[in-house]
Amino acid sequence: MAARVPVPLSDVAPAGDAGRPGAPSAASVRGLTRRFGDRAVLDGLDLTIAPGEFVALLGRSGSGKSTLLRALAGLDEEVDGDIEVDGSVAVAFQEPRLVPWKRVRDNLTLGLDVPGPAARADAALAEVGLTERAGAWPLTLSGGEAQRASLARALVREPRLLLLDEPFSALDALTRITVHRLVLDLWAAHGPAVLLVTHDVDEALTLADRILVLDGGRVAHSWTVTARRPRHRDHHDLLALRTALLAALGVPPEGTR
Ligand SMILES: Nc1ncnc2c1ncn2[C@@H]1O[C@H](COP(=O)(O)OP(=O)(O)OP(=O)(O)O)[C@@H](O)[C@H]1O
Repeated sequence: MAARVPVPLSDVAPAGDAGRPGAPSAASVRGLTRRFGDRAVLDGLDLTIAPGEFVALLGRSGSGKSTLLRALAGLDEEVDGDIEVDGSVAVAFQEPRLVPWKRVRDNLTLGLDVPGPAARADAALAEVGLTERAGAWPLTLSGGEAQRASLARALVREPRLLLLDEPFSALDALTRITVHRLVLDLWAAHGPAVLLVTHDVDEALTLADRILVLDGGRVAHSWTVTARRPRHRDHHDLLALRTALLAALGVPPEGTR
């Protein structure tokens, strides 16, 4: 079981991968271990995410990315180690997971315990460009619309930490670009820390302040991305990082196969 120690996050020493000692953090993970049978998928993992930081998490298939997200979201009680999250957490998954028998607006207000939930939901739907679809049934939405509804459902909760588990991977290339821009706009407007799980190296380079690679049950690599946004994938600052990132993921350099 994770020991959730009731101390302010600012008292937790960062792992050195984000923030200064004593600086506040949106999430702090220390010695996180998750075993399935004899296998430790997460093995003493340390991670600090600064408030408002946009972090992309990559790693080979089966390296434990979703396992880490589930632990941070409080969806997995079978973990050892310390997890501290400063404030509310919201998750958007690869599949939008809208409740099919509730209209889009009612999906947003489901379990939303705030004054004027319907108005909050409508404001969030307007932000993602779905005002016209507020009364629609989820199954009538396109893939991009459903994913935007899922983002609105996460944001209406004003999370301090937004966990995104491959939310763009099922979208076509054009829709994906549009939703990338939307996510950056929403992030700028609301300021949550974001942890984005993705397999897409260019997505990570375009969006994130910091890129992590999970390997051997821990954060094996961490790069800070300083290029200004909006970024183009061919930005010269990103090319060397792209090569290093691909190498860390075990992808051989071009022309070597
Ligand atoms: N409930 C479970 N029972 C047993 N093994 C599990 C369970 N959940 C995850 N695993 C195993 O843990 C490992 C990590 O899974 P996880 O889904 O976190 O990987 P991932 O990095 O997100 O992979 P992918 O990129 O393919 O989505 C995998 O080998 C998976 O089979």
